[in-house]
Amino acid sequence: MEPEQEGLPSSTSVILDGRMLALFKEVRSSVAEKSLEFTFACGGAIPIQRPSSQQVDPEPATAFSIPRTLPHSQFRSPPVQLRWDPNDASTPSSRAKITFPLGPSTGGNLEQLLEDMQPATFGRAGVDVYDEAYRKATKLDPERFSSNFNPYELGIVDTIAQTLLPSLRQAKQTRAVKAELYKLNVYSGPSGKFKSHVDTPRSPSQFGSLVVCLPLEHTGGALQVRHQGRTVTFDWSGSDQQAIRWAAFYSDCEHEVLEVSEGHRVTLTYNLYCVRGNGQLGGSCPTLDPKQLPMYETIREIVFDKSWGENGYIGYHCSHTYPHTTQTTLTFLPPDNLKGADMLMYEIFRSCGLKVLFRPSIEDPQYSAREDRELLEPWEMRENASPALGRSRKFDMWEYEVSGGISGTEEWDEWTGKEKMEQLSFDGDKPTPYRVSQHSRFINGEQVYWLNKRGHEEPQVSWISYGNQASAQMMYSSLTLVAVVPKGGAGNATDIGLDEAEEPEGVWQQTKVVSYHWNGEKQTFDEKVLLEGPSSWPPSSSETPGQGS
Ligand SMILES: O=C(O)CCC(=O)C(=O)O
Ligand SMILES: [Fe+2]
Repeated sequence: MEPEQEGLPSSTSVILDGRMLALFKEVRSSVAEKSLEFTFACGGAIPIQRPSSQQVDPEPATAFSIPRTLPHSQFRSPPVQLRWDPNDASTPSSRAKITFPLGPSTGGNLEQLLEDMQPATFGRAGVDVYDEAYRKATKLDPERFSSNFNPYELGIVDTIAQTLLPSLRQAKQTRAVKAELYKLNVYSGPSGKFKSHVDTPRSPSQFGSLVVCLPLEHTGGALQVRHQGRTVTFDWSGSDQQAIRWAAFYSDCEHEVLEVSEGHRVTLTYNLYCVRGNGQLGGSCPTLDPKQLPMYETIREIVFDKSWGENGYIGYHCSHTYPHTTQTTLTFLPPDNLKGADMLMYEIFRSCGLKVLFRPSIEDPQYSAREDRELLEPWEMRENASPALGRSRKFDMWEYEVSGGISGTEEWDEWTGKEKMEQLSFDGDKPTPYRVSQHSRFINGEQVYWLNKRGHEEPQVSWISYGNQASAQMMYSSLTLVAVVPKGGAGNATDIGLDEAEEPEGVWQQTKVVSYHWNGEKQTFDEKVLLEGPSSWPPSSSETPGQGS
């Protein structure tokens, strides 16, 4: 049987000349130097407003005026009141409330709160477990407590939107942040902690987590957040507890709560989602300007070069991982939820008028096996380091000249890239299956110029194994951005409207002609490959050499 490359158009992509190679090299080193690296966590402190100094709105609302928003530096929080449902219904309600910082009237109820808290589980290998060696903490679900604390009123949500989720310059609608209360947690000394994990995403639009530390004296318990070798530490310990301290971070970043040695560290946690906003975020909403990046001009020069042939692709491996729905539906949400540097790279491509494709990726085993892979230049990598499609695909193979029928199913494991061969039925000796290896690679792997190598190799064990909640519904995956450079360069791009870059979700079907021998006779039939995920994989057949013919 002929390999499926039969009938492939020969590569018509640009052959890079010396000048283009030098430009590529320049961009690639900028990416490698992490000059694109962005903030992945932010935080702040909001002083507690003393009961005597009531916060006076500088310009009270009237029927005809909207109150002016206070500058963030002037925000004050009232003391935080907390009420909860006690385990024992006979507990008087006067015992089931507390104010932070602790005061004489309800301070004594801290013991009651600790008694009513439940053990805090976490997700390990898909199951919720309680294991004090990994997480020693207690929790209350939001149905069981209420509080007057509101992260919107205090400007926290605005600050997060501006820092972690800036909007695109050209977008018609800006991105905004929705904070959803998730838990009340207490980490108590000695040895309260939560070891390294990522937060289990609840939907593709979840991009981050917010932790608010209520003012209560404790020692230890710093929160550490890590991304690509950098660590940010938020330490809220100590006896000066006249402020509410908070931190927000991208939830695919590994983080941990170090041991609390004394006292109690009481937190409210929130899941952060990106939503479409109207741009009225607390007065100012800075937008991304890709022109500030040193690599902007160089990328422009590359993509506007007139020597590009058909089907040129420039690939970028995102610096963050992204949540998506189950293994079978694979619904990603970019560009709305792109984080930091990934959003910037997207914006650079878009501002050059290029269409951008989003693809999940896994390491290509063929590439990983190459001993010299570290030495490959990006233009050499195009043959060798194409990301494999990050999902399982089953297909039948018919290949044997035998009297009986044989069918096999080969499965490409979606996250590990490992193949499984499952023999369904055959007569006679077990045949050697024909492996359609290129199937899982990007556009036959031959025309993508990668700007960087695939990351996310180190923390996989912990980020796959440990979440803050078990989930079979949602997982993170590496994502690649692939910019499509038209023939003759970006000057010929017709797809310049930002919104057109967002490809509709839907079912994509690919038809592929498969040849097989049956009782000595060669037959062909159409094989349909069904993808239920977004139609952004793969691009339409006119852009996909080697498929559908
Ligand atoms: O309390 C903190 O600082 C972080 C807690 C956390 O990581 C979680 O609840 O998932
Ligand atoms: Fe967490």
